Amino acid sequence: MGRVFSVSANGVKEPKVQNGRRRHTVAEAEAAVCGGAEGEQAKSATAMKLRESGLSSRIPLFQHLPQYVKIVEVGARDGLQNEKTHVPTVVKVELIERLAEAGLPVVEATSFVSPKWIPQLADHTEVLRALRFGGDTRYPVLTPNLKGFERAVQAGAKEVAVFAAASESFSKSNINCSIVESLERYSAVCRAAKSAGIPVRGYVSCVVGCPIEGAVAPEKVAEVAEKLYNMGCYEISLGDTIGVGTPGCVVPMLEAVAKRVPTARLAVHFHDTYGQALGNILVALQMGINVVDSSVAGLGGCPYAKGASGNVATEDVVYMLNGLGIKTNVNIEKVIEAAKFISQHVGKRPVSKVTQAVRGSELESRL
Ligand SMILES: CC(C)(COP(=O)([O-])OP(=O)([O-])OC[C@H]1O[C@@H](n2cnc3c(N)ncnc32)[C@H](O)[C@@H]1OP(=O)([O-])[O-])[C@@H](O)C(=O)NCCC(=O)NCCSC(=O)C[C@@](C)(O)CC(=O)[O-]
Repeated sequence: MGRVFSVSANGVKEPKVQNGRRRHTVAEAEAAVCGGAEGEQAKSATAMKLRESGLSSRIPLFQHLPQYVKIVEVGARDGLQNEKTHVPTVVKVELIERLAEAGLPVVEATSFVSPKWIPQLADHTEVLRALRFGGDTRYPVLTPNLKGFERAVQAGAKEVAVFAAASESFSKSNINCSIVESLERYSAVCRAAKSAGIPVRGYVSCVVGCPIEGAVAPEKVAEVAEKLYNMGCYEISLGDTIGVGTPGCVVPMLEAVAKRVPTARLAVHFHDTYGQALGNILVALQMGINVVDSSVAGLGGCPYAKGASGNVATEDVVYMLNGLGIKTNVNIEKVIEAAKFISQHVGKRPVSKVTQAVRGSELESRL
């Protein structure tokens, strides 16, 4: 598509109206807010604009933002695990490869859980075996117990994740055991992983709210996070599993956890049920966290959390981070292509605002 922006009187680029319709690409949308530059140029122009404007010294928000954010892509696992439409193994593998090509440093590939509980991921071994390891992208997999860990290692896993909850009822419905029992299982996984030289990531679900119990106390989240950290998890991802959090409850929760686990070891994992995920990510970044989980096309939900909608969309997160001049090394155009690819296969429109905006303008341009 050709350049379709015009410059308005105040110097801001605006989409040109063609045949009565507005057309734009993401690069052009980004360029529109940073004086014409596109791509990498646009990102450094944004960072420079922030410095020159003095915003970073005047507004506390901009004082503490990281220069780089690691995005952990969870679409192929958290995104697909809840999809009713069966997704063939080749499609999963192509999705994961597209996401790796987009520059995502971590693409969670699948789960070695019971196929009776999560039928969509029953092909975990085939998916993992089809992946080409050795590039810049890591492909961790979820393991709920030693059995899952051993199967994952046999299939070639080089990194695993364990998943506990801060809510007793959710733990029961998700993995059929109490929090204490789950931590015993994960401790065994961590010991086995240590002797195999395999890094383990730890999740805590329901960090602000539980679909069964309601509000969750920050202290409980901190307690579970600390236990996972002490048993050897290198990073603790804090999950708002049902997407009910706002900065009003996310900040106290993060403060409580940060007293027990170093901030540099924390990640955030927001579902976007109430449209609060980007706001929550922004406050987390401001508090020193620089690892964010997200899911291409905003796929996702949790089969054991009724009403949980998709994870925050990767392309929406990258768009915001680009706008803040924060590096991710992720190619947003390629993420959008991956979003369109997987959305076609699950028969849904991508819920991400960015992909909808781009898709909308493409459709309009064909009319
Ligand atoms: C944990 C279990 C396995 C317990 O399941 P269970 O039924 O209590 O297990 P069990 O030990 O009684 O065994 C029952 C059967 O499962 C088998 N089994 C036992 N373990 C495995 C295994 N690893 N892989 C394959 N099979 C397994 C085992 O061999 C046995 O087979 P059978 O004798 O009946 O033929 C089950 O509850 C399960 O798989 N749960 C996973 C549920 C799940 O994946 N939920 C979604 C995760 S998303 C999440 O938690 C949130 C997160 C991380 O995304 C963050 C956020 O969004 O906030």
